[in-house]
Amino acid sequence: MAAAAAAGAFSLREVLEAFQRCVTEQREVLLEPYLSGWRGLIRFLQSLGTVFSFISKDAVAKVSLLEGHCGGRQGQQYVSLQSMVRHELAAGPAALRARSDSGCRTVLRLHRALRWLQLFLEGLRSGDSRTSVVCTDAYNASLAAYHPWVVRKAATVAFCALPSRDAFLEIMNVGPREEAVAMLGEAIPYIGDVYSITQELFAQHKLLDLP
Ligand SMILES: CCCCCCCC/C=C\CCCCCCCC(=O)N[C@@H](COP(=O)(O)O)[C@H](O)/C=C/CCCCCCCCCCCCC
Repeated sequence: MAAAAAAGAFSLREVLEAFQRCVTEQREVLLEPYLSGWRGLIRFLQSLGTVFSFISKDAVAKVSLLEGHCGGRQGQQYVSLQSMVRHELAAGPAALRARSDSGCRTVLRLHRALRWLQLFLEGLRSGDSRTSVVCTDAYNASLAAYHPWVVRKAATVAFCALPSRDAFLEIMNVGPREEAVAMLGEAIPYIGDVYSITQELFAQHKLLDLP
């Protein structure tokens, strides 16, 4: 697993472990493992070829912005999603809504994409061999509602270039196909947990529609 990371290869186990580390006993979501999970996913996306680079560039920009907050002067306020929300809301909801570089609006974009991931992995696990269909269905049920027509069009064209389910299970670097499917079953609840906690937090503070 560490060898896979050192070689820059994707390992679903690492992504799973990162999302597993995210949730504390107090049900807070830690930003450092959250971003580490995303970095692993982006590495995977980048390995799929240039047709996906407009997506990976956007994801990289969002992760970098959040890394900047975590490593910045106010870094201690960006330890968890809960502390980030408290900190950014302290200036008032209107000030937060006016910002285009806030951690909250950026996490919200990744949070919506996490729902796509959850649905996509569920589809992959269920055995449908047509990954582009699984991906399109997951996208239409999650992110698509927030994207303009041109992005939706480009995304659905790119999905046609996705590798087969078998190739996917292999690139996951988990071992035999059955183990890869079992690991999907293990990963989905952790990702779902991070998603639910974030959804509740953002709903509670009326942040689910940050522009
Ligand atoms: C074993 C299977 C593992 C699966 C691994 C999947 C790896 C996926 C990695 C990253 C997912 C991409 C995350 C994209 C975040 C998009 C955030 C977003 O919505 N951004 C839009 C809005 O941002 P603002 O303008 O408001 O700042 C932005 O307009 C988006 C632009 C790019 C297009 C986004 C399309 C998203 C499609 C998501 C599916 C990715 C398909 C990957 C296929 C494996």
